[in-house]
Amino acid sequence: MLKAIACHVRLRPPASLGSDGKINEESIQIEGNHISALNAQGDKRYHFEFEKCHNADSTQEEVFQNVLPLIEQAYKGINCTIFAYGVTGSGKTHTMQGTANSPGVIPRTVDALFQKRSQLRNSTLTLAFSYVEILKDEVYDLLASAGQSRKRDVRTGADGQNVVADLTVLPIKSRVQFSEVYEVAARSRTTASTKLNTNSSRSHAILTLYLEVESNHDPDMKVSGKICLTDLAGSENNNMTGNDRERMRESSAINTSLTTLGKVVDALNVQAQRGATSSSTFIPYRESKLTRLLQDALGGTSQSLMICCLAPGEKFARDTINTLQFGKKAKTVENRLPVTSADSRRSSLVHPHRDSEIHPRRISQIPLPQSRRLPHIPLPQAPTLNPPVLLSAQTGLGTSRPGRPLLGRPALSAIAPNATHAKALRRSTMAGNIEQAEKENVGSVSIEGQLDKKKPMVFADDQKTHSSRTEIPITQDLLEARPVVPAAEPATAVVNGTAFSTTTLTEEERQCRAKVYVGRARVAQQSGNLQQALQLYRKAWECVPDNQKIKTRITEIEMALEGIISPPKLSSTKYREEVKAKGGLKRSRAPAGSLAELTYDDDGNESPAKRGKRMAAS
Ligand SMILES: Nc1ncnc2c1ncn2[C@@H]1O[C@H](COP(=O)(O)OP(=O)(O)OP(=O)(O)O)[C@@H](O)[C@H]1O
Repeated sequence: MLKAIACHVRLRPPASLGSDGKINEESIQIEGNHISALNAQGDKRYHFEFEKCHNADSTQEEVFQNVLPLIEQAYKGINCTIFAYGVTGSGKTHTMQGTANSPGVIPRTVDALFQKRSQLRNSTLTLAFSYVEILKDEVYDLLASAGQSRKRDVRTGADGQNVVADLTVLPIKSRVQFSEVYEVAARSRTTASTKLNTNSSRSHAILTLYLEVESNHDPDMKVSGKICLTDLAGSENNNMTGNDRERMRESSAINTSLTTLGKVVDALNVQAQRGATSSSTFIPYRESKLTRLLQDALGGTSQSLMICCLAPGEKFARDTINTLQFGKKAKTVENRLPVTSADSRRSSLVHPHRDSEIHPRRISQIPLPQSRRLPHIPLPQAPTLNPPVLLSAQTGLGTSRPGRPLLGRPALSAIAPNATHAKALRRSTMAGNIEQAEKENVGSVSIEGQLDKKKPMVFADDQKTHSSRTEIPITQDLLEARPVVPAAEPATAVVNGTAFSTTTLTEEERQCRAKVYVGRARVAQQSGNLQQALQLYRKAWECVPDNQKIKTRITEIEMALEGIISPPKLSSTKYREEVKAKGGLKRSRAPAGSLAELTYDDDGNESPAKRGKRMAAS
């Protein structure tokens, strides 16, 4: 039975701490199941239809009531996956986990399972759960006992199933016992404070509930199901989060795994469009642990629901549209659900007046796939958390082979956030760039050496002409202007044999110097000389040590040189030319990740590079 991934949307209310920035009430409009969002420039509105759209007033209970029908599929032996997707701070953890006063989907699901259990007369429902986080593409067992290593391998069995090896699966005896264990485990999930979210999840978290219903009259009559509740880490723009080096590493891993998620969805769309003969379509599940563990949810045999979480601030406009477009794409992926006996015939255990009854099947008649069997776990007598009951079992968290190719679905363009990131990583000759930098040996010493050579000046706005150069010509005004060191560290600097007092520079002069350095750094970066770009950005930062964007760019380049991330991108020359032609760029409109505010004057009448030249000359 084919079943498309369902998609719900939830808009978060404005944050009380003002971290959303400016909010335009008109930006995101929800009417019934229709949602529209304005782009960042405010000149285009995008429209979408989803199964359910929750506005900012929605309660946790309303969200859950719309999720419940899917969860109930697990009683038929169908695996269910629910995942929250969205930019950082958009309310994913709130939706999935919630708080003590406002519980989210996870605790409500467990409540619903216990309620169901109390209604059963002819059968017994047994529950267990596992909980893992994926941090920087490594899987950690959040239920592992203290002192035990938490890192786990993901293995693919001969049957194509991906399993987390040595995963701890704990039986759930009571609601209270679950809460005790779950809350401690959830607190151990990696979080950190960023500018956008004081409690930002740095990892993807997957909580899996295993169900087994056994007939009270015939132990061979059983049904097993699995519910995967996933809280994805949010995609991030490091310029907005103010991330430090470690946060940026996490952020890079988060963005990469989300990109892979987007690529998997793209590939499934391509496969669907090609039709039944497209079994050769490559689906890049193996590119990240996240997609390996979610394989069953995406093009597999699971019934899946994605909750797209949206943040209301204007600065998230682009993320909002990306998230909605990703939801639209995911919606076109169809999973192949197994046909259950409950679909095709009524079990002999069905009580005609008791709809809440579950209908187990005779195992010999309807063999369950190995991955769905609940590991045989002795239930503990009392809740034990410290040390937790460690019941290691190889348990399939997620996958089976995707169903056969899907028919008749249109392919959609690549629109996932950072969709080009991984492509860029492959394409970029990172090793080549570093090699080139090494070959040219452009360090601070050689740059200072170049200063002596008094080469002609090339400004940021000359990039188009000079972007292919790998050599950095040094400007006359750079030679003549006074050197700069950070304002925080007043000292006497010696450059080219001349001593200068840093206190002699005004704030405006520092700004201008920084802009010139940034312009030079961009040329170096564009020509692929990251080492030289790094030196020049560092010089710029010395002039304006409070500038977060330059600091971010320095860290990005350092990480790129170490091969941790792909080289950061600059806004295209064409784009900047267009902006210039329109009379400048407003700071708030600077493209994410760009240093546009440093290369364009706010009023657009004079470029900073020219202003720098003029200031330096005066
Ligand atoms: N529907 C809501 N109602 C009230 N507060 C909310 C709602 N959604 C989110 N919040 C609050 O907004 C803040 C950010 O939410 P949350 O931590 O869930 O975001 P997130 O998407 O999980 O972020 P990250 O990806 O950084 O982990 C939290 O303080 C949370 O309590």
